[in-house]
Amino acid sequence: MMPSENPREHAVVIEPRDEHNQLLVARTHPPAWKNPSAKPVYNMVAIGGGTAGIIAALGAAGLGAASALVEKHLLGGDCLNFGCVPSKALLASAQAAYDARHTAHLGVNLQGEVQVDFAAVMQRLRARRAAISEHDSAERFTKLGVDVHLGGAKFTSPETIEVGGQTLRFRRACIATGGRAAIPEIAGLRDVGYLTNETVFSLTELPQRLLVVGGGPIGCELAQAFARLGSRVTIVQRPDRLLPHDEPDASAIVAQQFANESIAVYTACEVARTSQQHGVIEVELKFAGGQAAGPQKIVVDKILIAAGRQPNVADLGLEVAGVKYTSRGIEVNDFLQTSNPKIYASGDVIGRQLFTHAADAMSRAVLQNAFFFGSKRLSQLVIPRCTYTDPEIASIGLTASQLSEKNIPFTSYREEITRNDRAAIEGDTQGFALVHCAKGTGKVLGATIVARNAGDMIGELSLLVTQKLPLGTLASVVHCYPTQIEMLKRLGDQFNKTRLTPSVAWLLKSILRWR
Ligand SMILES: Cc1cc2nc3c(=O)[nH]c(=O)nc-3n(C[C@H](O)[C@H](O)[C@H](O)COP(=O)(O)OP(=O)(O)OC[C@H]3O[C@@H](n4cnc5c(N)ncnc54)[C@H](O)[C@@H]3O)c2cc1C
Ligand SMILES: NC(=O)c1ccc[n+]([C@@H]2O[C@H](COP(=O)([O-])OP(=O)(O)OC[C@H]3O[C@@H](n4cnc5c(N)ncnc54)[C@H](O)[C@@H]3O)[C@@H](O)[C@H]2O)c1
Repeated sequence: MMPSENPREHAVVIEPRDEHNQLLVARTHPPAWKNPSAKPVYNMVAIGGGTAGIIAALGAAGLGAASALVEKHLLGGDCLNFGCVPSKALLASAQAAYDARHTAHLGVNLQGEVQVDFAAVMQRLRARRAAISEHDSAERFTKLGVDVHLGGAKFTSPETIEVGGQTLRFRRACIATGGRAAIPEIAGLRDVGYLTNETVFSLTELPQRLLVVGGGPIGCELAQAFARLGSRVTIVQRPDRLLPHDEPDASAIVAQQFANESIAVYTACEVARTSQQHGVIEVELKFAGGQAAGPQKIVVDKILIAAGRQPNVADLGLEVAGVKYTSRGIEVNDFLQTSNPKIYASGDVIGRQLFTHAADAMSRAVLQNAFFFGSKRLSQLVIPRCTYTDPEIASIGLTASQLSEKNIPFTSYREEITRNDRAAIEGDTQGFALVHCAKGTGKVLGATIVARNAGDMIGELSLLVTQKLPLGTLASVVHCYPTQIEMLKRLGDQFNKTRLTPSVAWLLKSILRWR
């Protein structure tokens, strides 16, 4: 079949249509793009141009294989366009606004109120995103040997895909179509309208009152950012605490910080219905057990839905390809193979660890398993996590309650941030580092760090877990003074002290008597 003759049939528009968004689209979905003629057969076709698909396609091309990448919207996927990159750009401005308001404890007094120019904040976000988009451009991938096909992909058989009027035959394929915001059933929601991660970064005016539905990572990061930029923010969270997958002490610190920043948080709560009243949105709240632990009604200007994700599995022809899936995502075995052994799946679409670095790691495993008789197992990937609230919560492995549920015996080691010199110098008072080790050993089963730069610090524990090194190893690593990461060295010391059994102590004493 011929390549798509009408290059503009899949033109994409991102609002506002300024120079930055035009550059973004020009790189990640060029309006005049003409798909290449399909090769007779591809060694790898990656469906979805987010992190998972990019790594699969680029990795295959790097090995000299015939490789294609299919994307229906913007190359770069959620991370570049509607996720990590714009959210962290927003967080950077929000942090600056917060820091500027909190200088007095450092003896620095700024005159007057801190002014946030929201339009400028969003323009900066768009400019940063457009600058980074160079890495994810159709042009770059083509230069690196990948055939970039823009358009929606659909399986037409267990070994063919149709895109832009062409058939791509493959020996191996990787489904990497990601996910999107799950929209809860709330009466009146569609009528009053709502934002998701796909539209919130297109705002040009600050919502004066913002309701965030969902208190997971997306809800917490964006709620704090908007509050710091000047919105009055309310979070409605169905579970009884924010960030329920994290250690309770970690989410309690974030909840306390949110309270300090006047963010209203209603837990064990849902939105019953919404309606438009005189140009504003009236929101009726429903508390678990019918007990009103907050107001029955609130009034807001915008609603942001951050209530979880759902995988993009519709309209892919998965049945024709023999690929099984559920509402949670595409089913894969431990080698990331679907029920069609020629087809792998990676990233958010499998519904496991919804992180960019996880998508990257999964696709590297796919490459190894698809081309090198590999045996890289999904269950063996060590994936750290970080929620970029202030303070950040970073973690790895299992929490205390997850270990208890699995009946795994463990010992915990904990270091408070208040004992850390750097934190004391800078005035950081909320945080800790907590490590759970298999009982009687230094094997790290899980860890959580709450600190300003916890996301950077967790890397050291990731290294321990990946290399199967005991916690005590950290005691022998010299860390710079004063740094917050010294908390981890102290945890190593704590662990080593537990090895000082009475008989070892007696032996030491005896040696010292003669030295
Ligand atoms: C607001 C927000 C903030 C986030 N922040 C972070 C963070 O700080 N750190 C982090 O690690 N993770 C973060 N994430 C998660 C991260 O964005 C995702 O885990 C990551 O993007 C997953 O990559 P992926 O390739 O699996 O999917 P995606 O990035 O979603 O890419 C899938 C692509 O497939 C395309 N597609 C879908 N169907 C088809 C089809 N039929 N044909 C062709 N193409 C198709 C889509 O258009 C999309 O471009 C954040 C997410 C959100 C929403
Ligand atoms: N820093 C990061 O790495 C980062 C940042 C953002 C997102 N992400 C990824 O994206 C994923 C999705 O994030 P998320 O925050 O949307 O999802 P989530 O599932 O982690 O959190 C959503 C929360 O909303 C609650 N909820 C669901 N329906 C509700 C309703 N009707 N009313 C009130 N509360 C409701 C859920 O119980 C849950 O606690 C995360 O799990 C994470 O993997 C990562």
